[in-house]
Formats: sequence, structure tokens, C-alpha cells
Amino acid sequence: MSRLKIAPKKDSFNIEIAEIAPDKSISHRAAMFSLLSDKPSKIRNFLKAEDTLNTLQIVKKLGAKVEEGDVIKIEPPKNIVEPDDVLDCGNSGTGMRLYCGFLAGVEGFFVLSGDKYLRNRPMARVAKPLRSIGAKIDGREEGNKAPLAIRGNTYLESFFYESPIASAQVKSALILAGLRAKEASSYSEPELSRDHTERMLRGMGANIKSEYRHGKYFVEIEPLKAPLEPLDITIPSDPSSAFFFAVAAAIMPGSCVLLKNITLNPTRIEAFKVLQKMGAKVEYMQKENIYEPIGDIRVCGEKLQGVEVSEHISWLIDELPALAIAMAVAEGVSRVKNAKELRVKESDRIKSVVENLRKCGISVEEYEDGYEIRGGKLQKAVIDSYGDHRIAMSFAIAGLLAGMEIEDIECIATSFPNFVELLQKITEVERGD
Ligand SMILES: O=C(O)C1=C[C@@H](OP(=O)(O)O)[C@@H](O)[C@H](O)C1
Ligand SMILES: C=C(OP(=O)(O)O)C(=O)O
Repeated sequence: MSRLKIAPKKDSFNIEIAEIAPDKSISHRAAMFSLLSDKPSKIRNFLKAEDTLNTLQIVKKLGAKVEEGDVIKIEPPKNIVEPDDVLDCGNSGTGMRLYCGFLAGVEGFFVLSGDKYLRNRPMARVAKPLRSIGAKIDGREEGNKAPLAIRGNTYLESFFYESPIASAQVKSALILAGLRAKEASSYSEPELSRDHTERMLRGMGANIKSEYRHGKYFVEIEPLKAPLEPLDITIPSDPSSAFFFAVAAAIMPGSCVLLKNITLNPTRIEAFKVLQKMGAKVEYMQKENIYEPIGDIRVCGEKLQGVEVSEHISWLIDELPALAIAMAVAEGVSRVKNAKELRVKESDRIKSVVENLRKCGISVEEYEDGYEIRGGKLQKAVIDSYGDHRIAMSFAIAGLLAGMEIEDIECIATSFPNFVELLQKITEVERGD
């Protein structure tokens, strides 16, 4: 297990970062959705991190020819091939849950598994609704835990599913199944979760409509009549990865960071808005709109104030650990509520945030669905990442103020392989065993 030692940064900094990792959510989808066409897809700036490379590896095992280079070219098979081995999703909930929906309606036998963290995450949220439309999915705990065995079939019923949670992974799994169902289907969620699946599939020609009705978000899905158009996409940078550097600037008054070519999709930048509410200066400069609004974000540090976060949780769920670092140094009390979903991520992120902040000398109260953080002075500590990339990177950023030692940092490679290299532009970072 490797560790990182981060040296405190004494002066403010002003940098531009054009090398934030490509968007993880969009990369997973680009690789997987290429299988819905009968023509080759071209993907530029694909995220070459463990999670998305596992998804791409599965695309190959399902019969696609993949040419890897600066541009990834995926030539889909005529028919999906039944793989002769387990499909390894690694650490990725997105990979596993989306493949469940994708494979449920494809003839063949498929086994999805992953690392010890993923095998411990709940899968009933996709297995149950998929089973109710005729999918054959089983696994440990009656299909709640991987390995999951899918006996795909082409008889999926159409559905009207009201999801109790705003989860883009559940929504995407059901949309993918709906594309192969007998008739039109409908899905609703309590609030709009990230909508990359709808945007990309629509761009490929799928008949998918979405609208707000009675305070809920609905998606109507028409089954595919023919293969979709291929993707020709340049993946923008990931706002969830960019956010670590936004926090770095925000907690060091006088510092600024310009983050280039980031997805500005409103379901992805809510954490930047919270940082702004806390007192940081945040500017958005939209440049393009290809499937998604894309542009630059500039963040400059000012004195931060405590904040309460209890709405639009799905729009900032992945950023909450990094936001907790800003909350830890803000003046006054901050609270996060309605965020129970944090407990079923790569680690129980409520526990990992609370325990590690306490090690840094910050007073924190744990709630079932969040936490209360009393802003103070961060102290240097030895941090356990719990094998969770977002915890490792969040506390590495905290190191800018106090110095920090992070244990078990291999997980960073799941989403942001060049994170340490970029952090070294700001301060000294030492890797050790
Ligand atoms: O669909 C996606 O790409 C994702 C959806 C979110 O998960 P949930 O659907 O579980 O909320 C998010 O936390 C994850 O990092 C990526
Ligand atoms: C929750 C995350 O990803 P996933 O669910 O795909 O493992 C994440 O990247 O923070």
C-alpha cells in the first residue's frame, strides 16, 4: 500500500489547469453506448483511468474491435458476443449498474464482478426493477451483491418505474433496458439526476423524451427500431475531478485556479455554486455545447463562511468529501443533510469524512444522512483513504494548509491518474511505501 506526503503551501498560488481528467461518467457511457450502433464510434479524450478502462475492456469482451490511441475507435460486433469469463467492473458502480441494464435484454449469459469494495455495494436498486420487467439477474443476497449472474433475454416488458432515489446509475440502467423492451416505457425520479445518458442517446438518434411533471422528472423511452448512429465525441474534463483544485484555491485566500474545458452541465456543477455561497469567487465561461455545455471555471479563494447543504444532493454527491475540507476551514458551522447515499459509495463516505476530519482536529457530528462540521484549524494527520479515491484526494488537498499523510492511495488511479502530478504544480508531494 503506497502513501502520499503532502507539504503545506506557504504562499498563495495562481495557476491554470488544462489537464483535469476527462469526464468519468461520460467516458463510461461513450464506451458502452458505442455497442448500440452498427457503425464505428470515435471517442477523443477518453478517460484512461481504471474504472473506465474496465468498462472499455468489457466492450471488447462483448465482441467490439477497439483501436486505442489518442482517438479510441470502437467497431461494434454484429451481435453481442457471450463472453467466456467474468466481466470485471473493478471499483466502478457506474460500470456494473449500467451493464446490468444493458445486458438484461441481450441474449447470453454474463457474470459481472468487481473488487472487494464494489462487491459490497447494493445492486438491488437495479436488479429489482429489472427483474420486475422479466430480466433474469441473480447474485449474493438475492441479487443485491456481486458477483451478479445475468441470463439475458429479449422478452423485457415495457415499464412505468417510479424510482425512490435520484440516481443516474439506476435511471441509466432502466433506460438501457427500455431500449430493448417490447413497447414504450416510462421512468421517474424525485429530482433530475445527471442526464448524460439521455443527452448522449438522444444525440445518437434514440427516441427519449424528458420533462418535469408535478415536481418530478420523467423520461419516456421508445424501444430501438434500428441500430443508433455512432458517437463522434470529444469528452470534456470532469467537474468532479476539477473540484479538488477548486477547493485548493478556495481554502487559500488570494489563490486562483482556472480549470479548462469542464462539463458545465447544471447537474454537475452544484458544488462550485456552494463554494461560491461560502464566499469563494467563482466564474463560469461557457465556450461550446456538444451534447453538454462546456467551458472554463475560475475559482479564487476568499474568507469562507459555513453553509448548509440539503438540496440537489445528487448534483454534488461526489463532491461532498472535497466540500467537507472547505467546510472544515470555514468560519462557523456547516451542515450536510439528506445525503444518505454517501454511505453506499466506494466507502461509507459519511464515516470516512467524519473520522478523518476528527483526526485533523476538527469537531464533527455524524448524522445518519450527513454531518455537522464546526470550522477550525486543520492539523496534520495520517489519513486512511478506506480505498476510496475521493477521500484520498480530498485530504491530499487539505494537506496544502497543514501538511498531510495519506495512506492507501492506489485508489486515485480509478478516476484521476494524473492527480498527484497536478498537485505537484502547487506543492511538494512525496510518494512512499
Ligand atoms: O451515473 C453516473 O455516472 C454516476 C452517478 C452517481 O451515482 P448514483 O447513480 O449512485 O447516484 C455518481 O455518484 C457516480 O459517481 C457516477
Ligand atoms: C461514486 C463514484 O463512482 P461509482 O459509483 O461509479 O463507483 C465516484 O466516482 O465518486
